[in-house]
Amino acid sequence: MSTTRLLLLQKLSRSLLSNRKVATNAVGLANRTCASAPQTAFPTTFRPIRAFSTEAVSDEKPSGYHSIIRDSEKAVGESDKHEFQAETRMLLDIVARSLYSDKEVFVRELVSNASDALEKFRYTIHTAGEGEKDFTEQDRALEIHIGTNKQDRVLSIQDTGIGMTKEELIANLGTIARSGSKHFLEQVKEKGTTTENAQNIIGQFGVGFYSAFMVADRVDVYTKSSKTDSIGYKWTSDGSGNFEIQEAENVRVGTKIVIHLKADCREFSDEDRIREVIRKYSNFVGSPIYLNGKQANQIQPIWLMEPKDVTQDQHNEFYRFVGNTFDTPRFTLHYKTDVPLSIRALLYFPEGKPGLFEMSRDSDVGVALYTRKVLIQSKTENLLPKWLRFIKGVVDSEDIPLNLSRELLQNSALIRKLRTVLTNRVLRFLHDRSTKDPENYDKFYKDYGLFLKEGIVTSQEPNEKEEIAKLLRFETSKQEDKRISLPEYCNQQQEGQKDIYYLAAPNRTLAEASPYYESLKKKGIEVLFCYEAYDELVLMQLGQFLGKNLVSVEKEMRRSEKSEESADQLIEGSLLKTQIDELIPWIKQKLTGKVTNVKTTTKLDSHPCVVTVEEMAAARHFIKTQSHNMSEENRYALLQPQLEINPKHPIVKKLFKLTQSDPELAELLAKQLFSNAMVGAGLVDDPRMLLTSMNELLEKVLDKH
Ligand SMILES: Nc1ncnc2c1ncn2[C@@H]1O[C@H](COP(=O)(O)OP(=O)(O)OP(=O)(O)O)[C@@H](O)[C@H]1O
Repeated sequence: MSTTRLLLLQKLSRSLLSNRKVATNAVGLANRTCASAPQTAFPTTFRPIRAFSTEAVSDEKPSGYHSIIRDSEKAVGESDKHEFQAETRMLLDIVARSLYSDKEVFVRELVSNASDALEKFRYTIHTAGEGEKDFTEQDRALEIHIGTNKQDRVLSIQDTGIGMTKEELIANLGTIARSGSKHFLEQVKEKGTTTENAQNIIGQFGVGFYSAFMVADRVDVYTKSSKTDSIGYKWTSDGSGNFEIQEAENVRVGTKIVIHLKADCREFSDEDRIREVIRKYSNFVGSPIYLNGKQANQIQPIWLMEPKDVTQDQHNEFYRFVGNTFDTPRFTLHYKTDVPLSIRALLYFPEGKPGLFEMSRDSDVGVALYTRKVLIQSKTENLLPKWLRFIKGVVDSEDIPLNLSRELLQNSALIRKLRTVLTNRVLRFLHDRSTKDPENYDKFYKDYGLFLKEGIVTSQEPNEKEEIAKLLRFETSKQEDKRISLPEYCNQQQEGQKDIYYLAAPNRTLAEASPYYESLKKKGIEVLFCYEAYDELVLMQLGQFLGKNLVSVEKEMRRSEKSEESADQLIEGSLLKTQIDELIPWIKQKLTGKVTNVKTTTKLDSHPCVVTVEEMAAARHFIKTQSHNMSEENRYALLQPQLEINPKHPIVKKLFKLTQSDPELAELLAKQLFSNAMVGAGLVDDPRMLLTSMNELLEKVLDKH
């Protein structure tokens, strides 16, 4: 077979193997609620007076109701007009024209800022010395409140965090180049203090706040710094070129952002819509979020907890949430590392068998990416390779910035690095399961082995291919009830055996009866039996394992025998060399257009002949999937079968005699032997095609009686 044709077949099989399209439903990830919720106690000082929301103005408040949002803030005195920095104006212009593909993410940005402000306050309180506690309401509850007002098309987001002074307002909400959070972190570094609180400060980029202008006609910010004796301010802008600052009364310590929504963005003044967005992006924000007085975020970020502190029930609940599923996890990989990247990962392997849509390569990878508890993307492409799409869970990495565009994220070198680290960890984990919990690993392999095989075929990394290959399991000619791994096979190889042999067959009975396996069986060489679809293609793709060639028994059969020339004369009961020299050209002539070569073999015992082709696995796959509309002539031209005959077999000897005495019957017999060998090789799509010629042969034979 020419190299080009061989490559063509291999390529064909590979693309078929990797492009199986079964269904294309995407798995929804993070839109489900969970039953149990950690309730945060709130202080009596914050008893609700009147809800901001039109949905919650009724006097009867549900139990657990808690809101601090009032619309009592009032701007007073002169207003200062300021111009946005030139870059800010440019950015506002871009943001207003929707840099983000989904407008709803502005909620995430503002909630993230609010959470950030709470973390800053927490940190400052924790790190300040006793005498330095220069803050008002130090012991206030740290919370985020969101109010929706459909009637007035207003959305408010208020936090009880660090707040801003007038100077901070101008610097933070007037410029972009300077990120307040970055500045704060720099101060933390200067102080030389690193605590968990400092690490928790979310936000490394400087455009989050401005995303509000994607949906707003006007944004008002009421803020009061938590420093003692601070006064309240109102900041207001329509996002064009200017903003105004005024003193304000009745402003609570912290920040309240009031968004006057554009007419076509009224959906964001709807409570249900906002709840949906919070659950999607901010459910794991560290502080409680109240939406119109009801707590809206429910689940603790359990991936940040110590693995030993998370109960199985918590895992089950969280898995169902992130996986949007109803089963329980089969394996759980919960780990953290800081080298080479900061990673907190909680990955689940489903108990249930893969659904049809998961089989499809079009389905999404089920792992969400967070940075410091803030969701960046729920189904993050490229975070894990496609073949690991059945894994559900969360990866939180402080090294990933809360970024502007998802497109940017997808092509990021950081994500690629993260993927390599995660993939290696998953492989190590599975390897560990296979040795420590072989029974459950075998079950996993039965259900998800196909994904591993896809990994071998699609991975571009030779090392990774080999690591995945270590996870494969096979029955062998010597192991009937147990599947073994490739390393185990290598360990128990006969001395001097250089290759790893495999044989594809639908079941054990057919594998053991295979003519291709006869000679290896005689020599006592162990052969891997591949019963499952794609096994042989995967091994063919793999090519080598631990420096040993993976060789199909058919290929071994085709390899030239050293003593071939003299074999026929040495073996008792065989046709003589002169007879063979007559028979072979005769067969070749009768099978013109079907075989490229005819030769003798000493590797057969009980079978009269076999057909060999260069790459049997690819050829078989081709016949099964691609050859239906091909003419017989083209099919043989592509396969280029070689017929190998056993010169000591009674049928072959009889065939030789018939060539002399009854050439017509001999021709029918030769053709039938070839057809049978093609069936035996799995190269005949539908064996019914042989019936006519078989009946013709029978008729001819029976005529003689
Ligand atoms: N709710 C708030 N409370 C206190 N300060 C705030 C609040 N929202 C914004 N700020 C200040 O305004 C700055 C600019 O906010 P912006 O969202 O534009 O950038 P960032 O939060 O620093 O970065 P990013 O949100 O892109 O990660 C913040 O760094 C912070 O100092």
